[in-house]
Amino acid sequence: MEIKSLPPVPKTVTVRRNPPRRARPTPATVVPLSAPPSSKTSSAIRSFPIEDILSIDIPGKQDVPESSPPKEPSSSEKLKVFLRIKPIVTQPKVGVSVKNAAHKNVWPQNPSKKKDASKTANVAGKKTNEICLKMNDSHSVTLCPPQSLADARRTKSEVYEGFSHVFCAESSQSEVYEKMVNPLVDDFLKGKSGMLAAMGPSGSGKTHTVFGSARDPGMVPLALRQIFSEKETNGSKCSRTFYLSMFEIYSERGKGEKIMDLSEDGGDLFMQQSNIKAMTNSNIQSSRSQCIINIRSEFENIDFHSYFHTGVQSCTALLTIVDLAGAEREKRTGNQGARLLESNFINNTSMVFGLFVIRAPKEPQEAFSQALPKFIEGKKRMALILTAKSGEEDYQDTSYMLRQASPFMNIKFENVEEQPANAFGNKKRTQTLPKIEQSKRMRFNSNEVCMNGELKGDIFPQILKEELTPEKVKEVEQVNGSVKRERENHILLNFSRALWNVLKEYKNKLEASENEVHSLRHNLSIEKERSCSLETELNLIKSCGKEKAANVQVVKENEIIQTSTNCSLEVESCVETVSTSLCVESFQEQSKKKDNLAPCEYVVFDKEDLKELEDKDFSSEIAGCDNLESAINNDSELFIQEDEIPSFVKEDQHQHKEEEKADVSSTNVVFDKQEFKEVEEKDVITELAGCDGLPPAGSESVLFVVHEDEVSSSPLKEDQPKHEEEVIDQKVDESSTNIVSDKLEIKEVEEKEANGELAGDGDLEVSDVHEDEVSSTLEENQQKQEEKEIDQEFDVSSSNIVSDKQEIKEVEEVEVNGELAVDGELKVSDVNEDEVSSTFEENQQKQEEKEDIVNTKSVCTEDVSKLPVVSNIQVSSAMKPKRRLRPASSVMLRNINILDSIDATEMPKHGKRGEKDVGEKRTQGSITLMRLLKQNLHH
Ligand SMILES: Nc1ncnc2c1ncn2[C@@H]1O[C@H](COP(=O)(O)OP(=O)(O)OP(=O)(O)O)[C@@H](O)[C@H]1O
Repeated sequence: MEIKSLPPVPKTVTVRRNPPRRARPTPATVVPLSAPPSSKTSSAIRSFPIEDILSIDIPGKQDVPESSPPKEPSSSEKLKVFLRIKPIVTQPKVGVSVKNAAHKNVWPQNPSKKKDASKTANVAGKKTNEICLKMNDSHSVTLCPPQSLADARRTKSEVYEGFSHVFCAESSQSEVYEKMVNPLVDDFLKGKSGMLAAMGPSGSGKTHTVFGSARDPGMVPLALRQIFSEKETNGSKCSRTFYLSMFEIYSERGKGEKIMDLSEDGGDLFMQQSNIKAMTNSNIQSSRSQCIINIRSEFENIDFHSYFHTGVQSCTALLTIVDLAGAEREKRTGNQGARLLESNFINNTSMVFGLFVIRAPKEPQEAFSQALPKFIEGKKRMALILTAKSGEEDYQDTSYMLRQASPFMNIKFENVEEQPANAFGNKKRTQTLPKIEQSKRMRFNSNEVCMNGELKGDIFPQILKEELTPEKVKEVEQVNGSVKRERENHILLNFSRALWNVLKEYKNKLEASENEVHSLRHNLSIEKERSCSLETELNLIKSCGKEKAANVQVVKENEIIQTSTNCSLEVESCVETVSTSLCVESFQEQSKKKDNLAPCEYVVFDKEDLKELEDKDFSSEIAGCDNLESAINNDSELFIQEDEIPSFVKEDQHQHKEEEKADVSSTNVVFDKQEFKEVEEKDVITELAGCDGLPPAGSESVLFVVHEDEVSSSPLKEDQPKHEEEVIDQKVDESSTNIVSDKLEIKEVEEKEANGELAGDGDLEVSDVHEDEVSSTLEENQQKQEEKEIDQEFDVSSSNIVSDKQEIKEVEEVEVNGELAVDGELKVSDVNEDEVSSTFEENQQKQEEKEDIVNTKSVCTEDVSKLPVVSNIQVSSAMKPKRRLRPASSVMLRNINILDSIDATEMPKHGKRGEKDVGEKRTQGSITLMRLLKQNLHH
């Protein structure tokens, strides 16, 4: 096997060709650093992604023709990341190194200098106090911050692991080659492409690793040596051709990257004598460019016609070695002006390289994408060598580099191109490649061709250039046309795909809107149904409300009706209820406004009622009343139409009314002036402080009203039972008095006596009561009658009393009750028979007292006779305080007569309130009085 025209290695000159000067933004300004736009449906529909259309990579599956053979099973392979730690060296002084550096070339470096540097490495290492990067094992390192930094920023040590291999500072070039590059070269010789890229801070040893020196050759010389030695030892007769190309991409005064073809025979290339090497504070020999070396192998018997038809160099293997410009920190390098721009370029390019590894190439990185198409597409094996400095002062650079590169260790190549071990006798790779990959390759190649031959000397095989005939050129043009069409198809396909995605987003949004409309309609129909049912219910309630309203009207008209005491109370109670619960007037006004609608009740709920409603969870049933909640909160009255009231509320109202009735008849206590005085004496003014009805001291008011709950804790309550008894007795007294005082009745009595109706009482002397003696006036009659009674009582001898002990007791009790009614504390049992005096003085005194009492009674009777009569007064402790209060005008007063002639023990017990009880009591009282009168008359 012969080696074809291997170009001589340039020694001290750099060959540079004028690249087309077209304005191009720097990578930093065009590379989107953010995450690629997601195709997921978002809430907001994004704008049309025209940029994405032009850059979206089309999945290969859809582009594979149906007739294509099945795709070869792909194998995934991790990106191999190696780490090489540079020996610690003492940095030479800048002034001296600038002078020396002016005479240094880019590549190869001065072996003697390298050697010196190597020699001094270990020595220098001893001088350094601290080492920031320590090797744990062959796959991990620990980055330790310098003590000063650890103290200041509390920076902790970091462990980086997962490296394919970590080369220590003492590792040799051959050791690195064996572990890292040898496998790639082996694959390359078997027809598999591969790439090695060196990354690291400036001065960390990238160039040393990639190129090395003559005495300590790096990866490229060692790879070439192996390749050519392989060729020599290979017994195969197959002819191979190897092509070596070298690109250097650098930034010229910050205008953008340029591509240099370093080949010797590059037609219109001109020689540039200047050294593109630069010098920074970090590295006196810093190579300020990205350098790419391609080694391509081809087999001699390849059918070049098929090559043109496919447009793919799949029959070749490509080994690429990249020496990236060193990333560096501007602060450390001290770069300014053009150097700073250059530094930015380098850093950005290194970063872009990292992005290339992760993502598909973008248009702005055309230089890289053209130079490293397969690797960028993730189709080729790739290894990354990180070079690091381990000195204390290199901590920041090393840390930055490790952090930037550590994610690369997780990268997997899903579709690693499997090149047949032997191209001969196997199916050509080009036939099995996906069409899209072919098109990309075609694009890449066509670009090369379209550059007016500028790059053809490098890209196309030498044999192709020699055999390039007009037919071939025509064929190439056809290929170009097809490539162009392919590209257009590609763009159209992406466009339609993006359009499809946008339409899909709109469709999703439309569906969501339709669902929302549907649910709204559904809710609307439900509400309509509910409204109909409520309307029906409302009509029903209205019809019922008319009847109730009529009843209310009757109640209002009956305010003046007082046919009987009980009836009066009932009416009063009703009026009271109406005044608090029914607003008849407002209703009438409103009903007039509402076109003379049928009258209905307006029910006022106080807060208690509203709370009850709330407790019973009836808010839904009176949902029509929007003011309910606000009324509750504001503690205000709420007017609800009667037809809005649920039935249970009506029941409550009915019960409420009943309570009101009972309340009216039982809770009001009337005190006369005398009792008020007693109250004053008992010094309970303070206890009655809350009673608004209490007249001020010295007031002429005779009567006032104290509510039962206002006297509940006062001494008045103790008097309450007595009052009740007195009231009842008063009723009896009244009836009995009427019997006596009424002239007509007296006559009737006399007549009855005369007719012998009282024959049973043989002792009764009718002549004792003559018609003449009956006063024409009620007062006189009554007074006379009473005086007569008293006289009769005093005329009774003690023997008579003794003869009938029971009657004596009755009389005594009557006496005591009459005399000591005011005191009220004296009990009947306290009065002995002996105490009933039989002497005249005592009787006289009693007589005087009786007269006083009778006079007082008459006065009281006069005062209260004009007032309405209360039939019953009873205290009920179960009444609600709020509803017991009644206006004084609605309370009927009654004279409380001092009972002086009726035995209290004869009185009926207090039964329930009502007409029946009153009637019974009255009857009983009358009977008792009659019996006593008979007895007195008899005596
Ligand atoms: N492993 C090593 N053993 C001995 N010397 C080394 C080693 N690595 C680097 N050096 C020396 O360190 C100096 C800087 O190395 P080199 O130029 O390769 O760094 P670099 O990473 O390429 O810098 P830049 O990115 O700025 O070009 C050189 O003189 C080189 O000989």
